Amino acid sequence: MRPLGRDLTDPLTEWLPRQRWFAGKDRAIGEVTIGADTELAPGEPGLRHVVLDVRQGTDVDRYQLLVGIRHDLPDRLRDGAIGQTSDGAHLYDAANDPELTRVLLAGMADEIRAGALRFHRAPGTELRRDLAGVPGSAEQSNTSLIFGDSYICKLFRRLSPGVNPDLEVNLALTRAGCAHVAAVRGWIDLEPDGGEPVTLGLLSEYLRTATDGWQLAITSVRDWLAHAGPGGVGRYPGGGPAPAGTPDVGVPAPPARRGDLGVPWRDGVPGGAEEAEPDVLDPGAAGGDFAAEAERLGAATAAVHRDLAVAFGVTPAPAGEVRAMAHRMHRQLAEVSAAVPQLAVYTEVIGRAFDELAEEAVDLPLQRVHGDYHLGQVMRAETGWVLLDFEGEPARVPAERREMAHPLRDVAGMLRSFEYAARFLPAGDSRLSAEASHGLELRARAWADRNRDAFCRGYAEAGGADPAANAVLVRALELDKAVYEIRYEARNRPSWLPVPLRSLAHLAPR
Ligand SMILES: Nc1ncnc2c1ncn2[C@@H]1O[C@H](COP(=O)(O)OP(=O)(O)O)[C@@H](O)[C@H]1O
Ligand SMILES: O=P(O)(O)O[C@H]1O[C@H](CO)[C@@H](O[C@H]2O[C@H](CO)[C@@H](O)[C@H](O)[C@H]2O)[C@H](O)[C@H]1O
Repeated sequence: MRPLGRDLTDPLTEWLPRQRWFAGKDRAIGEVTIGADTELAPGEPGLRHVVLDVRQGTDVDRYQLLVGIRHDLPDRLRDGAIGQTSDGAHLYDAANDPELTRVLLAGMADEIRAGALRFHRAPGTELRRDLAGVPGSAEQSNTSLIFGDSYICKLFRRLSPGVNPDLEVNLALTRAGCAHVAAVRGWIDLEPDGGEPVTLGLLSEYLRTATDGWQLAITSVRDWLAHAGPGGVGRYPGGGPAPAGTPDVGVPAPPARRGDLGVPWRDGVPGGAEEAEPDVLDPGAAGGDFAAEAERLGAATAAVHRDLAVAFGVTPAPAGEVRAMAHRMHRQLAEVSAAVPQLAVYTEVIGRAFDELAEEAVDLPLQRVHGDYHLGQVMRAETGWVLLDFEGEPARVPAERREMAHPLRDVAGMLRSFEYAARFLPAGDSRLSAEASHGLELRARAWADRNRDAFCRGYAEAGGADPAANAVLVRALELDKAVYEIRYEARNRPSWLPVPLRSLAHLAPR
């Protein structure tokens, strides 16, 4: 096998920053070196699995790449072209090449080993080996390959030492017979070099007919907001196209009537100063109500928490640890308000909520949780809600992602997501007058409150800790997540920053 060497690493300095999954776009690449190079398919086309060490300043991050090798590169693969070898062969991203991705599935079916790579089939699973994987279209931090209607294989692009919590938790929940996860069918890892194996890929049952929670929630919000406006089918509630930067949710709004729901219209936007009557602020009255789904999602969340507690155990956190938790919340608040000036006006109120948590000083049971729970991490399948992506918050180091936490942390995460869904459409529209914004804010609040309540009810009735009986904790956790989101949006999606800020104006009024 001929080493790829600089034929691969030289062009990667340019190529990597153009990839959605590359997490170092804010810094220049100093050097790319090959940590391991394993042949998975010889010949034409050839397939290599490559571990890359990417140095940026003093940091070195590991990534994995599937490199395809062909002398003739068909047009359909040109988008993934990386470079050429000295004998004229093309090197390209093989995740786009179905002829090569089938090697991964067959490898797991046959439980092969190749160099330090080990392919595993989940216990008791038979795998088809005749399917080719094609990349999914979802916006994601990794790369997922979909194999027919049967499997989805997530290739973790940035590699962390040890077993990835997504595999660890999904495997434990699959073994426990949990109905709210996509069953694990296989995985790929790197043989431990003294320590733990490094997870490279996770093969799960593909939920062919499921829709993700964010899309469903946004459909409901759009129905609710458009109900009052003159926008008509497929238009933004403000009456025109969505403002730049507003993600296209692709959901046609139903025909709407001017002046409906108590907000008068002026110049094509809702412009009434007066508050709508309470009885017209009932999202349950509009089409596409989400509350029943939110309640079921609450119940599914409680069931998963119960299974996680059984699988990984529960540890009591004494009051001192709760004070340490409040201290960490304060620290993040100070860091983020130094970096994002718009947060400064809320810091006092938010800080007080953290102090109340520290003062309450109760013992809390801690357990494994989802860790980055939001509407984009759940899918509604025919059988009910399914939770995805137990990797934790992407910015945290692996040890933090596996830390025990109070299960209401996930509840708080989902409550934030209802705030996001309710506010992300109106928050982007700079054309709205203050009065119009106020009318939309009232509606957003009504939608968020209805679904927050339904979710909490479903969670508590299914045996989860009652959020209402733990109001100080939930409020502190929710504000802590909002602070995290402000930093996340400022760094990753600045056009979304008004979304968490608008919800803080309501949650932490000055
Ligand atoms: N088992 C599954 N069945 C169907 N689609 C899935 C499944 N798992 C993930 N997806 C789709 O892939 C997307 C990304 O998955 P996720 O695990 O969140 O990846 P990432 O960690 O890269 O963000 C999800 O939002 C969903 O649309
Ligand atoms: O899905 P990831 O694990 O990559 O999580 C990160 O990105 C999320 C956005 O994609 C971000 O979630 C925030 O935006 C969501 C809407 O896009 C919203 O539903 C969430 O409530 C909000 O936190 C998440 O915080 C971040 O870690």
